[in-house]
Amino acid sequence: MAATSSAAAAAAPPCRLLGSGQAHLRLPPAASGRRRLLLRCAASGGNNGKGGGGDGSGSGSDPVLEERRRRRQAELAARIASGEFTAQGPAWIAPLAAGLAKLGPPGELAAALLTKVAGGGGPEIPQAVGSMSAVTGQAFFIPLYDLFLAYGGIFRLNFGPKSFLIVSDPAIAKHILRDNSKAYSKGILAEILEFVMGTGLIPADGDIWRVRRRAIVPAMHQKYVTAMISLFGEASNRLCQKLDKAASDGEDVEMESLFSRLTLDVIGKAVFNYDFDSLSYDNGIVEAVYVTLREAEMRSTSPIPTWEIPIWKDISPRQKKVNEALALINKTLDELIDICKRLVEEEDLQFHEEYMNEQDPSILHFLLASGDDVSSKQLRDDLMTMLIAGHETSAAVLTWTFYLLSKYPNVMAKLQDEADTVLGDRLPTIEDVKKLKYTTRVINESLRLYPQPPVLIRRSIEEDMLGGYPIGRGEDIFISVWNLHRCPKHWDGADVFNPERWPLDGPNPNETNQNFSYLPFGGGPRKCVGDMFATFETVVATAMLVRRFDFQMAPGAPPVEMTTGATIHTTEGLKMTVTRRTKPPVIPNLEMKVISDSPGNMSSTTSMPVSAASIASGEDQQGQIVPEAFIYSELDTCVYCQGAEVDTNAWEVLAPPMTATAQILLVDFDLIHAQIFFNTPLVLDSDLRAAEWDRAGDVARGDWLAGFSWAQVTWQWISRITLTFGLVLSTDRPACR
Ligand code: HEM
Repeated sequence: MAATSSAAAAAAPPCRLLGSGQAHLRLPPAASGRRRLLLRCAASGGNNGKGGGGDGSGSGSDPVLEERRRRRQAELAARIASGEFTAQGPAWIAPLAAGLAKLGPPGELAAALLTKVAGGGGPEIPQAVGSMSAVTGQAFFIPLYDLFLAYGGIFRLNFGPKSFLIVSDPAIAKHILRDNSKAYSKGILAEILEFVMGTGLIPADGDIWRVRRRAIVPAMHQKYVTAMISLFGEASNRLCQKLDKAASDGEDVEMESLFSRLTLDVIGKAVFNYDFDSLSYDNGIVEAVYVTLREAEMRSTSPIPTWEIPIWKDISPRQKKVNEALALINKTLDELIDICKRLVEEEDLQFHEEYMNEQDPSILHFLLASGDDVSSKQLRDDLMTMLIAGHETSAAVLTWTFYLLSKYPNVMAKLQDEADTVLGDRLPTIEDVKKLKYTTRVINESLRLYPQPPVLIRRSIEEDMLGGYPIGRGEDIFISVWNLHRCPKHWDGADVFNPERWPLDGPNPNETNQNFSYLPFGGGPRKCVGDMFATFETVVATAMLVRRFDFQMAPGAPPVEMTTGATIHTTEGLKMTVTRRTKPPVIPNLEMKVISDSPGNMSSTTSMPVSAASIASGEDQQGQIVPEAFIYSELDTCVYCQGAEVDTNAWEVLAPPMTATAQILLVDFDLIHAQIFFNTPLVLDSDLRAAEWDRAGDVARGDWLAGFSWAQVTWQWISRITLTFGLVLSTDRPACR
């Protein structure tokens, strides 16, 4: 073990102490060439003796890995059974104390002290002691599970000079997190994160935390979260476009890094109205964020805290890079704060409970408008905290959800069914999200199997009783959410991914209604402030992706194993094959409701153009009948090649519904050439123009499109529409020639 002094040991983050042995360099999933240091988890499962990803699927896992994992598990179980980990305190203390007691009053005092130190005077917390080698070579929370099964809901883990209390009991977790939360601080976590989050909400304790929490929580009011739904939808749509290209090109995709980019784009806009646009390209600031994030992860897993060594920290190229990255982020945040301050000064809005600037609904804007009077440094710390808290967590949830879906095609099928029914082809609204009940259960269940983070860290700042055992001040505590969520006594089929365990019409599972056996967002006063945000974000992204694509593990993809960072990462990414879904044939339907501004005279009066946004929001269009569905038709013969094979199920129409603007997303076919035709009868008023196709570089009626494409049709002044959109496709250009 690397920690050499007690001070270093006290400051040492958990994994430095628990899992340093086989740290190795690896490339992150992002293709940027960044490197990060992570602990390897050679056992891919969650101690369940079943599936490769610890989800009970038992499918698709590598038999060699499985065997290795089983062997490691059996080895650990044998070592636990042999008593290797069991502290023998009272057994050897007793004869010694008896001998001392015979020496008269001073000896009696020494004996009493010895007995007390060894815990012989009262109930003693079960202890596990052992060598590092027993738990290295895997993500550190994995071996804690077997130790939990052997030693129970609270036990002490001793490594050399350092000891930790491992809590896996819901009642004790509730006591620490909720009932007596004042007796605990963030301890080691605050020390690890100080360099990046300063006194932001996650590491802060005491008064700073109280004041900042009171300022930040109101910013995430319902109207804000509702407004975020369209942000989630748009960002997910950008990801869909990227996947669509990959599907066209027949390229496999590394989903973990794409999810990381998706959630970075979302959180940048949501917290300080900054568009990282990391799904499109890597710029300096995106790179700086990743350098900083990886440093935080590295510090939590590094065997040697080099960043604390006086001269080394100044000359180390890595530290230099981190400092430069932090400087760039700070500069950017300062600029954003300044811009936002000016906007707030100029705006004419009254601040109230559900205050939100429509142009900039960000949390930063809310804080400044609320008159939050803090230093720029504190504001930066808070923004940075939320950036990190809301980025990696949501990305990890999506990564493991899609991993699970690839293992459970039946769940995927149900999910796709729901997305088709609820969303159709529209961007989700808040009402849709509420109806996406099964999708929500999938996220709930994914968070049960892969909680992010898998352990919560605390330090006792007062004496307390935990599970009937007295504990002193300064105890470092890990609440293993992983163990709580997989406790075999509490959960039927604890390791099985089973979204059906949560009834659709039941309450959303949380720590309160599950009595702290399930706490995906923590509990008590330090519960996540972004729980609703994150749930909606992951639900929207999941529904939008599965609606368009099927996801399978890519052939030859590396096995999906776990490593510990701030959240659970995969060791080598989540490489998937993405294919566009094909839909059942659409029966052409040429009936079309009429849009008119005069309900009594639908056929002849002229309607005003109707904004897509207002339609999407369900606004009443002054008596106009809002059409409910697109009308479309398709041909199954390629007029171009007269009979080549054509994929008739190969396209999809996207919301908003047919009013002023319709968007047609051409997907689901390996398009080599396709013709869009715009089929009359289209009855327009007087001599007004027919629909105009437009896209990046107009698409006109009869145009040939290549590859994936958006087409948008806009029409105006229409009193009656009967439209047929047709696509003539060919999947095989050579055959057509
Ligand atoms: C699925 C995604 C997310 C998960 C699983 C998650 C999980 C958690 C958990 C378990 C905690 C409690 C930590 C502890 O008690 O030590 C927490 C705290 C926190 N989370 Fe989240 N979170 C997620 C998304 C977000 C988002 C999107 C934001 C911000 C927009 C956010 C902001 C925070 C903050 C500021 C705290 C600290 C609260 C405090 O200490 O008062 N989280 N999160």
